[in-house]
Amino acid sequence: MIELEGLTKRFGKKTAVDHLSFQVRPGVVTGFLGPNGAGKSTTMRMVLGLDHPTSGTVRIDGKHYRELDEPLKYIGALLEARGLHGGRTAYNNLLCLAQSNRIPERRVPEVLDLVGLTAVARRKPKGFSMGMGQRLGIAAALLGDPQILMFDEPVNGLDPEGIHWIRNLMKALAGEGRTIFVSSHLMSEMALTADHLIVIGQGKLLADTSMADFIHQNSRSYVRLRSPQREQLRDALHDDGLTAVDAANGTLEVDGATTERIGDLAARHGITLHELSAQRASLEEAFMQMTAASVEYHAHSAPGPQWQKEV
Ligand SMILES: Nc1ncnc2c1ncn2[C@@H]1O[C@H](COP(=O)(O)OP(=O)(O)OP(=O)(O)O)[C@@H](O)[C@H]1O
Repeated sequence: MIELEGLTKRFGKKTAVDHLSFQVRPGVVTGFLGPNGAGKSTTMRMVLGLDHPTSGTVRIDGKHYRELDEPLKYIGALLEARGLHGGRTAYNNLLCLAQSNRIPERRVPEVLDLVGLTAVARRKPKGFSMGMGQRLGIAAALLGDPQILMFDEPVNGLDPEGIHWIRNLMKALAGEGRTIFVSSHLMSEMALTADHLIVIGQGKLLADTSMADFIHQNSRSYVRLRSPQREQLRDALHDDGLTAVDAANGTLEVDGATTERIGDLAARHGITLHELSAQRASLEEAFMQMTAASVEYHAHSAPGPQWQKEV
């Protein structure tokens, strides 16, 4: 388990992490979500003792990172800036790490196999593709067979096959009872991977919730309607106790009714429908609303979230 208590990090006047308190529990994938610059990487670096907190504490199974004996056996991490040696072979990179943590050499071919890099074990990572580099970083994280794994934006720059592979790996590791903590700035990615969600914005905790609850609370279901007899339709819906709200391109949106009920209602009134469709608001929209006030850099004319439906 990872436990944060009032964790704070200031860089000069900038508060990157602001009194964060939460726990990351074993047996599930916990997603760590926040817009760019929210403080995810800084938090993860503090978990690993790479950045020193201004105040507050972070503990790994009750201990500070520096108190862990052979830390790779407790916690493995893939951070954005990988600390691998480009001039050493993939095998030797892992071997050096293993030796400095008293991990037996047989573990090196095991993890290379696990991440699918056996064929390139004797090649140097400076010639690796981004996906191969990520796999090697994950192999390093898995070397000590740790119970806790932390991945900072692991799907960044990966192709669909690589993304699929990482998602399944994280789920399998959580299924073995390990603690998996993974950051992303994409809600859609988290919706497919995480069981639990921690959302931050400008270093502050915005949500600590199960993924199921987040989806339940934030994915609004509604029916979209388009009709040449728009006002007649609005009146008929109103008489039936339903409220139609004006939406983009002359459509109406109705909450709390099925497409069957509305289709039947329109037929009874002889109203022509050009569109009758069940819709679900995207989780990405919910996330954007939640973090809107804390986004560091806004585009001047961001397109509306209309094109991001169906997450
Ligand atoms: N070493 C540093 N010195 C000064 N400011 C820093 C330093 N590291 C991070 N920051 C600032 O702290 C804030 C949080 O950065 P951090 O990298 O932790 O965010 P993040 O959520 O990981 O973002 P991203 O998704 O873009 O990686 C940002 O405003 C960043 O500019």
